[in-house]
Amino acid sequence: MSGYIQEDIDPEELAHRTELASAIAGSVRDLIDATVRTEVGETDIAEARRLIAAATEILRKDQLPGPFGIRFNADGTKRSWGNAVLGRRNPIAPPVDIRHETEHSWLEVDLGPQYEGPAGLVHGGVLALVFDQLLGSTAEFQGVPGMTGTLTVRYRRGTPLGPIRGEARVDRVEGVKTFVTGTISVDGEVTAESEGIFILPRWARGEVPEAMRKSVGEG
Ligand SMILES: CCCCC/C=C\C/C=C\C/C=C\C/C=C\CCCC(=O)SCCNC(=O)CCNC(=O)[C@H](O)C(C)(C)COP(=O)(O)OP(=O)(O)OC[C@H]1O[C@@H](n2cnc3c(N)ncnc32)[C@H](O)[C@@H]1OP(=O)(O)O
Repeated sequence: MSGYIQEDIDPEELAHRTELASAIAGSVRDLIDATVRTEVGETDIAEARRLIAAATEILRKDQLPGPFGIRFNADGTKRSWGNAVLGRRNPIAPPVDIRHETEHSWLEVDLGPQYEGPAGLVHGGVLALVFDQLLGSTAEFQGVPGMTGTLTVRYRRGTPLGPIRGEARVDRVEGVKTFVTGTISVDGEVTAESEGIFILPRWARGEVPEAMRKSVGEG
């Protein structure tokens, strides 16, 4: 399976690289927020663009040939730094930290102005994105991972931009299909609910190592 990469990086070196990844992604997130909300004029825009182009050129000095993929390290940790929801080095990702308890998984994240849909509210597609990852990761953590086959979302009321909480649990497992349900709430009030059917694809059946089943998309 291309894109799933096995590595052996010294844990101390890995911690250092993780710090750097979070730092650069954090800076670019700040830039995104500043861009969405800027009111400066033409001269400042031109100057900012010049500086951004210079920064881009520095980052382009050494690039991966393609996407980051999912990397498993010899120490048992894994990295999906390009993931659109969790990715440590992806400024598009909020990024979300998903916590796993015995029976359920949850997350808390602050969704800023770059995730706006209706005025002042989180874009529905962004909520679906968060659900997809939260429900998929929940299935993985329970040892019954899969690709998203079907994801349904019921938007009960608008979700204001700002802090949200997501929760999910595995409802049932039927053969290769894992049914997961979840909610997103704000100040204790549910604004959206979701059900996902995660299917262990044909190519993975019977050959997914136990250790990988709980860790395909985290990190
Ligand atoms: C180291 C390797 C580890 C491999 C681990 C394996 C899986 C985990 C993979 C990824 C997880 C990774 C990371 C993150 C986790 C979550 C967040 C992100 C999730 C995503 O962002 S993921 C991208 C979007 N997602 C896709 O890109 C899927 C494209 N699609 C396909 O890859 C196939 O389409 C697939 C696999 C869905 C099915 O294909 P298939 O050939 O394996 O299925 P098959 O025909 O055998 O059906 C078996 C039973 O599922 C029923 N069934 C079939 N399709 C259904 C559907 N769509 N909805 C509801 N039920 C369905 C049948 O009716 C039958 O049901 P029954 O058994 O009752 O008859």
